[in-house]
Amino acid sequence: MDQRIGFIGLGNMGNAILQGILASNIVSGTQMYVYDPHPDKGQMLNQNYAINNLDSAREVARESDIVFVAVKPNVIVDVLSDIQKELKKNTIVISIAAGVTIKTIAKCVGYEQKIVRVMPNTPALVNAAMCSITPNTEVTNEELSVVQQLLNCIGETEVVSEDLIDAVIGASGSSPAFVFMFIEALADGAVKGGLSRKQAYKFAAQAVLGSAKLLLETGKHPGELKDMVCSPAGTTIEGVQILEAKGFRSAVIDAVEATIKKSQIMAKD
Ligand SMILES: NC(=O)C1=CN([C@@H]2O[C@H](COP(=O)(O)OP(=O)(O)OC[C@H]3O[C@@H](n4cnc5c(N)ncnc54)[C@H](O)[C@@H]3O)[C@@H](O)[C@H]2O)C=CC1
Ligand SMILES: O=C(O)[C@@H]1CCC=N1
Repeated sequence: MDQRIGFIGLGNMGNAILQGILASNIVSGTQMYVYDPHPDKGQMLNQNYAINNLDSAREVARESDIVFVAVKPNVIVDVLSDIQKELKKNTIVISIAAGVTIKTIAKCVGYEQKIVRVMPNTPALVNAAMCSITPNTEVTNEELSVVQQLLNCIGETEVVSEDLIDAVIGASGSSPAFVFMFIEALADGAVKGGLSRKQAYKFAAQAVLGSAKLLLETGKHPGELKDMVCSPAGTTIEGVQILEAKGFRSAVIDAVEATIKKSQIMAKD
């Protein structure tokens, strides 16, 4: 790939996406242009990969063919307005901000600019992200597949329409937090039963990883896979009954729904 790739913001997500792309070798460090006001972030990457660590977001925008804007939702409007004059006609602007619509982005960078909204998640840090991709009408199919190729470096991708991004945030953007709470709770229970804390995290996390892999690789219904674990008069069905009695599934659905609602509210601001 010969495009020059920019990153504005090198926090959790910007850093994870950039490192995943670099590790895949589809672009070299010299094709990367980055800026973060926190000086250590770019410098560290520069030492390891010889990327171009620039002094401002504007400079990154000027140099890039594709620019990831990976800053918090409350600063993205200012950043986009600041870089607008530096963008070329064909520069693709990628935003990963939750609750910031293509319309809001276009208001800052211009309605004819190529814009892609992406919703990743933190498993990007270990190349196991799930990213949704939503292009505006200015982006060609060829450009979309370039963006998809870049994001496939950090995990899986699906193209979705913009009205579904709030649901994606519930299902995969925010849900790692819920999954970590579940793992922590599984481990707490196991510690109560005598396992060491360290072993409890390993057993619990591997059970979650393996269950997700089993679902994805067999394509079986989660209910069928649950039934495979529940022996008649066995141990598992006892726990299943407690989770049902305590409203486990309903609590998870409510949590996802609350996440979706918040994302919708943010998009209206
Ligand atoms: N953390 C998560 O699980 C996910 C986050 N997102 C989205 O990703 C975006 C970034 O989130 P995180 O990486 O978690 O945040 P973060 O706080 O780790 O990173 C933000 C980075 O932006 C930098 N920054 C601040 N002002 C800047 C400016 N004017 N120009 C350039 N850089 C600037 C900060 O120094 C920081 O390194 C947010 O919009 C969030 O909605 C999306 C999906 C998942
Ligand atoms: O909580 C947040 O705002 C971000 C968006 C998706 C995950 N974390």
